[in-house]
Amino acid sequence: MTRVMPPPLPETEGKSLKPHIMVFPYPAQGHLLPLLDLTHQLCLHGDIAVSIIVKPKNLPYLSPLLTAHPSAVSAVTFPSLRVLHSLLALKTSKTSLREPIVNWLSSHPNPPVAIISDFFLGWTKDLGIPRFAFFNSGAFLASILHFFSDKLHLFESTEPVCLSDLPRSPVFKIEHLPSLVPQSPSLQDLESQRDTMMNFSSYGFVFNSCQCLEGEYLDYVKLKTDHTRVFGVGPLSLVGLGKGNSDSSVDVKALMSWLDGCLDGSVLYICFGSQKVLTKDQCDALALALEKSMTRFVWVAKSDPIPNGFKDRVVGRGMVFRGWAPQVAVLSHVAVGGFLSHCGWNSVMEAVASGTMILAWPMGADQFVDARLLVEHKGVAVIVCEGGDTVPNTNELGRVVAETMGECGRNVRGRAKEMGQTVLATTKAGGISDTDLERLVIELSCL
Ligand SMILES: O=c1ccn([C@@H]2O[C@H](COP(=O)(O)OP(=O)(O)O[C@H]3O[C@H](CO)[C@@H](O)[C@H](O)[C@H]3O)[C@@H](O)[C@H]2O)c(=O)[nH]1
Repeated sequence: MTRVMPPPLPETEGKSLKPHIMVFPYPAQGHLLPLLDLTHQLCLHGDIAVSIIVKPKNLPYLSPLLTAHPSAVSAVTFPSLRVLHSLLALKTSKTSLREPIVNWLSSHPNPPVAIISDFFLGWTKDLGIPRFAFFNSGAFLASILHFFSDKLHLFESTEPVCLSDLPRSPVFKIEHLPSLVPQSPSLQDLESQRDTMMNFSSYGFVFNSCQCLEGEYLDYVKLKTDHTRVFGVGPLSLVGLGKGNSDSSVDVKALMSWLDGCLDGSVLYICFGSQKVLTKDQCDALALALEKSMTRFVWVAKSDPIPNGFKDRVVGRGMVFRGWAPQVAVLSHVAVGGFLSHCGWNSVMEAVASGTMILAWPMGADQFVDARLLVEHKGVAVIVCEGGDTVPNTNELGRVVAETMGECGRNVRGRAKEMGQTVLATTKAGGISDTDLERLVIELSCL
């Protein structure tokens, strides 16, 4: 084991030690950052010490947190973390990690009273201290995972599945179910199922979600776990640990000043998360659809193959942004009226918090579930395309984009704005997410 930072020192003799919490994020950006945001919130709300288990290569992500809370937060790393790079590797990581972590816990002068770990790390429930499973995704997803945790047999059919036990009894096509739902008795799927069971027998649950967005599913999780240690503390993106418009690169400045020159609500922001890269056919189709739509847009294209000449054809009306966009800042810019998104949960929470309507193109993972919540349950999004490999019909996509960004989208936009205001209020002092955060801090301090 290599300690990166010294452990939090016990306080002066006679004084009681701060409650010490261990935090273990799954080392992918979409998982790591929300859990760091949660840690920031916990430190703001309570006098606690936190040790974060982190891969050495992810240490730079901790800088804002370590700067904000130098005496409360420290980083810990273990050699066996270095070799872990895939989900499967991390899921089976208990063999190499369990022992060093247990030794670390027991030899600490102020041993952690609880661990908050990513829901991909179900096995951390067995480290001998109460474990809070952190879901950087929704309670609707968690409810679905719970529903399937003892129902592998449902996949013998190819018919759509009715989740009869859940609020609203949603029906899903098999191919739209979250990829984490075990779909066969294979070793990997059984492992996934075991992880889900470990999650649901954990001491508590923390969701980057909130009552006004997912109240019925947060309640469902409480019902199924038979306790109230279920905390909806989102949207965590609002705490802005370096996620605002702090990037002052030339490209980001150009992007923000281009937005400044656009009419309120006129721009469609397009970004498919941190990982997805579109194929050439998908890029060609999206580019043509955008041309036909005559809508203003910002398209965040990481390494996506944008067609030759496209930028020139849309100059003045559209912008292709290469690199990492300041998404939270862009979504809260008044010029942005819609967000073409794959519906990854972080993007969902950021859009909802900013009151921006979503044009949904769910592609995989939990994204069909997230889109269902937004489109059918909340009415703050419309579906414009479906599937990770789908090449959209350019006429159809161009028409839907133009209509939704125009008059036809007025109601959806209005509901998204209203939802944004409600969501914002939940994180203010006395709001329900803030109250849940307080409840969580009290729970941790009493362990
Ligand atoms: O140029 C960019 C691109 C992304 N982001 C941020 O990156 C995050 C992207 O997260 P998300 O929208 O959740 O997408 P993925 O990165 O695709 O997330 C994965 O992890 C999520 C959380 O578990 C799942 O919901 C998704 O389905 C899964 O694809 C968001 O905070 C964005 O603000 C930027 O700030 N700038």
